[in-house]
Amino acid sequence: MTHDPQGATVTSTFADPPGNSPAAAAVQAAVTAEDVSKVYGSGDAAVHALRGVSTGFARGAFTAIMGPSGSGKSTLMHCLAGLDTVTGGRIVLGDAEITGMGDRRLTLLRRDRVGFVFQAFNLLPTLTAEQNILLPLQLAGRRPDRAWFARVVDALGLRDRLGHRPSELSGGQQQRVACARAIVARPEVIFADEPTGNLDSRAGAEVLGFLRSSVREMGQTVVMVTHDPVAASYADRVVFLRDGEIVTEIVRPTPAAVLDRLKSLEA
Ligand SMILES: Nc1ncnc2c1ncn2[C@@H]1O[C@H](COP(=O)(O)OP(=O)(O)OP(=O)(O)O)[C@@H](O)[C@H]1O
Repeated sequence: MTHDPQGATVTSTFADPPGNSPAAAAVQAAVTAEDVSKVYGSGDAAVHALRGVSTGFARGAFTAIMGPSGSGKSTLMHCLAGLDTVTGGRIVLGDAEITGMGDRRLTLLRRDRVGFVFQAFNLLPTLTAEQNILLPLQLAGRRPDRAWFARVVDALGLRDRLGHRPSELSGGQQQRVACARAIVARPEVIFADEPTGNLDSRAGAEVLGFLRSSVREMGQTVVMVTHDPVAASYADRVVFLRDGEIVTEIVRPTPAAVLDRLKSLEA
């Protein structure tokens, strides 16, 4: 892949790019945040984790969320994925406004339309790799598409590991199982929270390469929180948070451009 060494900077939000109507942008976005705020606690103890975040995450694109520690990355991802509630504003996932949904509908939406990859893998220890991968479909009472399952397993190099339990797999293999589990139901969005945080650079590169190819070759949408400029450089676009606001973004990021931008935010 070739990179512009500086990356390309865009200052407008993706939800409303120049020349596109908001309606057209909304159609292209897999998930959209509109003026989202999140306050933890109240009174003197109130923490404003998000302050009016508006952005869209394009369908079929790989977007990374970066920013200094405490800038609101995890909070934003949790709100986008319906894992946490917002204090103000709206989140729209596909055609559904998730803000204001009750717990039961949110649980179903997460099960049916969202895939997750966490830093800690979160596999069930008593199940084999194959059983872990198929668990979300099983819980949803859906029949696996065997051709799709085979394609995902082969893309992740897991064919000869399907009968192994997590304790019999390396960290990289476990995270690849978690990636397969996230994509097997063809969710509208995969949310990845520091997916390479527990991996060495080679295993991390395999996971990131898969996430990128899931976007390029399988049409997936991926939103990833990361601290790592190299991980972020696999994305099509990086949005940067500071103090709960999106302050800048880079399209076609390089590790050097991401690092420079992070340094300027932390200065
Ligand atoms: N459950 C909570 N209760 C109170 N404050 C919280 C809670 N969760 C997060 N915060 C605060 O909200 C702010 C944003 O936190 P968040 O975890 O989203 O940041 P982050 O950018 O993901 O940080 P890091 O890179 O360190 O993981 C921080 O000031 C944090 O202390």
